[in-house]
Amino acid sequence: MNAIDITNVHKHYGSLHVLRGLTLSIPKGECVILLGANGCGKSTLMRCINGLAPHDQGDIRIFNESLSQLSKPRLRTLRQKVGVVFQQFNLVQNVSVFQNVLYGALGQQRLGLLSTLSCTASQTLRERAMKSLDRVGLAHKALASCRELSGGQQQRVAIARTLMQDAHIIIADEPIASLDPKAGREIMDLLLEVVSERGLTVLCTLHQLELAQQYGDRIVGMKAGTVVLDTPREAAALSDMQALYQGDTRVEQTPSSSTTRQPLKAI
Ligand SMILES: Nc1ncnc2c1ncn2[C@@H]1O[C@H](COP(=O)(O)OP(=O)(O)OP(=O)(O)O)[C@@H](O)[C@H]1O
Repeated sequence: MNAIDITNVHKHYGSLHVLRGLTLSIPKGECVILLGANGCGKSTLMRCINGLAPHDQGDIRIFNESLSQLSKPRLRTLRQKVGVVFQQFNLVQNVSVFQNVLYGALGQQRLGLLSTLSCTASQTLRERAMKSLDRVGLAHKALASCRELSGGQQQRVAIARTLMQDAHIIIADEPIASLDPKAGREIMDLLLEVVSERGLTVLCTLHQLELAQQYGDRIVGMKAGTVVLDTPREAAALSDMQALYQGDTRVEQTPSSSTTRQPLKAI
């Protein structure tokens, strides 16, 4: 079964046509590295997949459920299956590491904010949070405040939070962009380890071509809002990947085709 099916998806921000008939399927358990120059629409695609930004046209299916046809409660449940790891970690800085991991359970079985505050969280939740932290090698930092951690450690907390969330898909938007090369590789190693232990599906953007070849099962390249490269890792040619960063790469540089947006009908 495919974890993600994206068919002919369009997304506009006002007059800016960002996703332009994008089609991509990702089988369950596959790790796809998404490449493309700044501004080509990668983050927008990720936001559409996890329901943060609704797409305008086309279809996005998560485990064969179409996002645009779901009721709000069902959409919430489905979004719980999609864990997100950001470049800037997106942790709550003034609470503990442990608390941040507990937040991963928000939304599970209608758990509200109160039941995920450490003072009221159930023993089971607390144990799961500690296990998740242990898995990323940070059990000893459970009571530290996030702002005391290095970038690499903060990204480990973000990964522990997705484990707590029991996500089936991980969307990682430049997860190592703010880390040094060694810490970046450590995070990619950890991410890929937990993903293969649990059979998770990954869509991860990177800007380092050699890491894309090392970590992806498959490499997908975007240019100006569409997929222009889709290849298994073994067949990925460096020149094809480099070409993604040449010419008109950003959506602003490329006028959208008149066939992609239906004009409003005159009444
Ligand atoms: N919320 C928004 N409102 C308006 N325009 C947006 C919004 N988010 C992104 N854009 C625009 O959409 C285009 C694509 O942005 P997006 O962030 O998806 O690209 P990207 O490929 O992820 O770039 P980067 O590698 O720099 O993160 C850009 O021109 C950007 O300015």
